[in-house]
Amino acid sequence: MPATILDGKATAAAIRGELTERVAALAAAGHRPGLGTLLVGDDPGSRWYVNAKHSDCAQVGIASIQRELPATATEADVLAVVAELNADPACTGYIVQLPLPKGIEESTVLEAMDPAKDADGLHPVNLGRLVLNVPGPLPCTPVGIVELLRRYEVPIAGAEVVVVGRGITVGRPLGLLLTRRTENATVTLCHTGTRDLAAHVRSADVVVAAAGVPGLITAEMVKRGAAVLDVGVSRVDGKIAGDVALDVLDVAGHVAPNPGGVGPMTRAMLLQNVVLAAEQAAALEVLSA
Ligand SMILES: Nc1nc2c(c(=O)[nH]1)N[C@@H](CN(C=O)c1ccc(C(=O)N[C@@H](CCC(=O)O)C(=O)O)cc1)CN2
Repeated sequence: MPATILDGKATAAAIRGELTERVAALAAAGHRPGLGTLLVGDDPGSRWYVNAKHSDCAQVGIASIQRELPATATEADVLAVVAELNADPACTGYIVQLPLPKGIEESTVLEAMDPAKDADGLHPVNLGRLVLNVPGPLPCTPVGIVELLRRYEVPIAGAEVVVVGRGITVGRPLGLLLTRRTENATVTLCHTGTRDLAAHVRSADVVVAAAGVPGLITAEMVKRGAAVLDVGVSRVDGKIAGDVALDVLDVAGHVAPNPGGVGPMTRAMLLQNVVLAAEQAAALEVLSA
């Protein structure tokens, strides 16, 4: 039997429907959440992601604050926009689209953000909260992966999960998220330098491929019935090429394709972080009135 598709597009649409109701409730109480984005440079993929994030906002009723800088911008230019977004009361939360052009230090920019407005959960304070397992905004792709597995009732507790890729937007925080007591998975964090990657992958109930190497995970590496989520993004001849080869569909129990799997969930979780931050701010206002 071919694998069940973990349909991130449909799941994200359902989540946007749920968020629309929460945004309407906030509006009725006089609050309008606003998402800010900062795009630096002219990478077409990044531009697509940012535009998609704003069209999602329009759909659920979140206000959009869109800032752009050219590829020639200096780190000081970027930090000036970050300071502006930190100070803007209409901006509930914001993101700096990654990667940034060469010469601009990502960690310097992320650290300059107000952690209370960090809609990506990538500020060191919020990543620290994830390590400490205390509440805070969670990184969008990892939490999107967990949400997608949950909604398709793919067991997480007790599962052996192999994550391939150690970047800050996916692999590293996903390991932290899945090993919390509430998720209770056992995680092996692999990367392209892992000795005998195939042996690790073959042992997994859930495989998350986020290495950015087209076709890295093939059918003979996958345990029959495993869930395989393709998060790798490369462009081959202008088209998205994921990390997971097509023949995996014949072996896996569930597959999150790329495109159409985790990407739309990343966007839905971003909106969720913004709505949650607005709800928390509104609750604080009531308490202090
Ligand atoms: N500040 C951030 N930068 C980046 C993040 C992030 O979470 N925060 N993650 C990725 C890119 N990303 C979010 O920004 C992202 C990736 C994919 C998608 C998506 O919807 N993809 C579609 C297809 C898109 C296409 O056709 O090109 C899909 O998978 O179906 C949204 C957001 C790196 N940067």
